[in-house]
Amino acid sequence: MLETKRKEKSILTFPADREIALETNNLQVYYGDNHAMQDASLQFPRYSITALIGASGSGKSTYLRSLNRMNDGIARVDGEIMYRGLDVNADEVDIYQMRRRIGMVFQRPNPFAKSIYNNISFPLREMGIKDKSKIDGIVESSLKQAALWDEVKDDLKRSALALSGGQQQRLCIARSLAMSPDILLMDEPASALDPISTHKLEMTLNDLKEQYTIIIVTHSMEQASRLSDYTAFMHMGKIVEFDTTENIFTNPAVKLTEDYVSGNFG
Ligand SMILES: Nc1ncnc2c1ncn2[C@@H]1O[C@H](COP(=O)(O)OP(=O)(O)OP(=O)(O)O)[C@@H](O)[C@H]1O
Repeated sequence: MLETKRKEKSILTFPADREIALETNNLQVYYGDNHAMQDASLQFPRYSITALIGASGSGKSTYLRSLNRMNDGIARVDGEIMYRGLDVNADEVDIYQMRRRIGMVFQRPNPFAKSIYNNISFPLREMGIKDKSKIDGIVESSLKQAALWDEVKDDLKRSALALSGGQQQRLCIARSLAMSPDILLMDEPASALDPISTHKLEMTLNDLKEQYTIIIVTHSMEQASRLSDYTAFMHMGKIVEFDTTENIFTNPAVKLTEDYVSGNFG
């Protein structure tokens, strides 16, 4: 019943010109006997922000982390994760290369204990880029894209650890962007930030969706409704509903979604 509804809605949700950046088909994630994610099938439209919402323990991080195989060695993952015609889960996939295309920003900023410049240049050198002017160009462009350049350009040698939490998070975004990803996965990236830094981060993400596909886990309903184009609501390891954010928040198809977004849950 739900499936049929969703298929009908998906025709409305995805205009023919909206390309799909990533999709999962019947994704299952098991932590031992705990079947933490069940039959997750979703398509993420390119150049848009999709929010994953749901109560604590509903499986949002589990699902997100599976998308670039952060659950390898932690959980068993079955089903397909299709990216550019390739199953991300296939044995032959080079995980490090794949993660350059499908990058991740974590809940707490995790800069290296290095200078601002070296936070970005170090991974580039590891990738084999040696040309200093090329590296300088990437450092500048990724810091600009992450809306941090103006705040740090005069002292790139400063330790990243001396930046504020919000600046550190934007530096981590810049570090991901320097890898030229297609997709950015974000697990509650604003949860450790104050309201002003959160606002800056949201403005940054809003600009980034012109060039990247962003999938973000958030506990904040306000953030999901402000920021995202699409929203998936999860409950007890299942995707209950996926639609435009507007529909999820104003006209959800499923009662459970309505209860959750209106705060009448539990
Ligand atoms: N590393 C792990 N090992 C074992 N079980 C885990 C692990 N991570 C998550 N789980 C289990 O998987 C289920 C989903 O957890 P998950 O963290 O994905 O939910 P969530 O919706 O992201 O929650 P939260 O909003 O609290 O972060 C829970 O039952 C949790 O206990």
